[in-house]
Amino acid sequence: MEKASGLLFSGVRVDRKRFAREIARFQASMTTDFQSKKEPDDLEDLADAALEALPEVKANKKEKKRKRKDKDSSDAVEGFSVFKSSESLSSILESNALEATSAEKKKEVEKEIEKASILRKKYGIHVSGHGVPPPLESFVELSSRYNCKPYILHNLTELGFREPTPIQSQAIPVLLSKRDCFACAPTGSGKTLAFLCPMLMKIKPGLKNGVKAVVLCPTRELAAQTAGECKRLAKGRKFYIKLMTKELSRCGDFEKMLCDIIISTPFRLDFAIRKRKFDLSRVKYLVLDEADKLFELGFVEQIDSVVKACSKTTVVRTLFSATLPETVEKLASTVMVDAVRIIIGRKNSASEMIKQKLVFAGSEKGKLLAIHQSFSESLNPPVLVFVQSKERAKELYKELAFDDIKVDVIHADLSQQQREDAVDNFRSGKTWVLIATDVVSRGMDFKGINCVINYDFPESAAAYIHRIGRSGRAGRPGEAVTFFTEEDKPFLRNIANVMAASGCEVPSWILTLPKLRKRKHRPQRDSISTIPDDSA
Ligand SMILES: Nc1ncnc2c1ncn2[C@@H]1O[C@H](COP(=O)(O)OP(=O)(O)OP(=O)(O)O)[C@@H](O)[C@H]1O
Repeated sequence: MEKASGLLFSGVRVDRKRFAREIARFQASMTTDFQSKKEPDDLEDLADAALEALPEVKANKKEKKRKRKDKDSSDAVEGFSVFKSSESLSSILESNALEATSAEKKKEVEKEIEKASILRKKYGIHVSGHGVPPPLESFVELSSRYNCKPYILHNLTELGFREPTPIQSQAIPVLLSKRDCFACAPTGSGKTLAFLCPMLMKIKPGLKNGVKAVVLCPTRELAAQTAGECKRLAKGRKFYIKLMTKELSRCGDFEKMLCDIIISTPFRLDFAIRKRKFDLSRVKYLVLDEADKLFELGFVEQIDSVVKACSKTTVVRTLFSATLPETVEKLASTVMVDAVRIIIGRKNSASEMIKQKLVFAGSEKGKLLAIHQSFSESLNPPVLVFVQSKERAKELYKELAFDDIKVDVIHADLSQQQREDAVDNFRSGKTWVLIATDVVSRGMDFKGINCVINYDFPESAAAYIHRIGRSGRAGRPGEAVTFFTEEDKPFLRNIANVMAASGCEVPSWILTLPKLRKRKHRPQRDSISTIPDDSA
């Protein structure tokens, strides 16, 4: 992470090449005035001091100040330490009360704050950061409070969304007030709409003057799904919503392309920025969906490039995920300006709609027997089966393809078309059982998955939360079964903690297992096969 924090979000971004002359001038003429303020340690310090003096940097600082000034009434949850500027409910109340010119006005403010508090309590919404706008009670308030265009309300009704979910209720007003935001809410709780809705409300469609919003997703499947959802919500308006495909990133004529919103994986967008000069300097909204995944090593440089390219000083940056580790929050908070933090329910927890079960299968052979037996006894499709690698996905597919069930497989070795077909067939019910690697473990919204089977034990608690979160979505019940072997036993405690926190029964011996330092668990496993092993 240290490497990442050095690279990412190093605050104000200035093209050092472009300003090389200015930097050199400052380096050469280190004035006494300069020295008296601070003795620079090295050339890097000198260069930074020089950069501070540049107009671009000053403008950015001014903008940050402006954002901070933009205060409102709110209540704040005690105990979160990330935001130094957090104010307590009583202090906000106090300052509002002071400003109130009459006793009536004071009463009104108090009433509003109390109402927001009651709503937050009801929905399990925890916020920190100052001046957090009150949550929405209903989608109708989008019109009464924010002048939302009727087409969005119409589309929400068409999509069958009658009331906002808790994350939508709080995140939509926060983003509409142009505040940076960290949001952590359970899987399947409607985070996608929570960032798409304010984006569409704030962007004017089809103005032909460049990209206005960027959504980054860790996989192309999720990017495609999000683009689809965005188009459904924007129906009736001439928004140019583009999915960054391989072809577009390599051959797109970005100067001529009409695009209001671009949805992409970091790799494709970074490629388009670096190789094809894709201009993101007018972007107003930058969303990092599944943010903790995006901050994992491998993506960091690409994210950095996108963040730099979205260079407008007023850009609103938001992070969404069902799991947001502190390391990610800390890293991101170095660039977020006066951000609001929203947590729904308990942070980093599984959806309470999922019945979770651990099954001891002894060995790899035991797992294969257990899945055969489970399917022959009761198969309640659609079922999603997770394994730890593409090799193992292929092996399990070979074993199950001969049974009398409609089974398919998805992993990174397949072509884009094959991956799309696998998703479509599973969605349409042509496939009953989909064997998958973690390529579809995050964000994918397969309607009505009855059961998730972790054939291979997940590599971390976060991976577990996302995998099982493919079921139990949008208030529907789901089931998750996790096989474990002797080899997985030392890692059981992490998963068991998640299970216990969401109200599932866990054998007490698991909870007393020693805590492990090593976070990721990807053991070398015996291959999946019913053919007897010669060496045995
Ligand atoms: N207000 C609403 N009322 C009813 N259903 C909704 C509402 N908002 C979203 N949904 C539906 O809930 C499901 C889950 O939404 P979404 O995919 O946005 O969840 P998520 O929180 O992003 O999950 P994940 O963490 O897995 O990415 C989708 O099928 C979506 O259409």
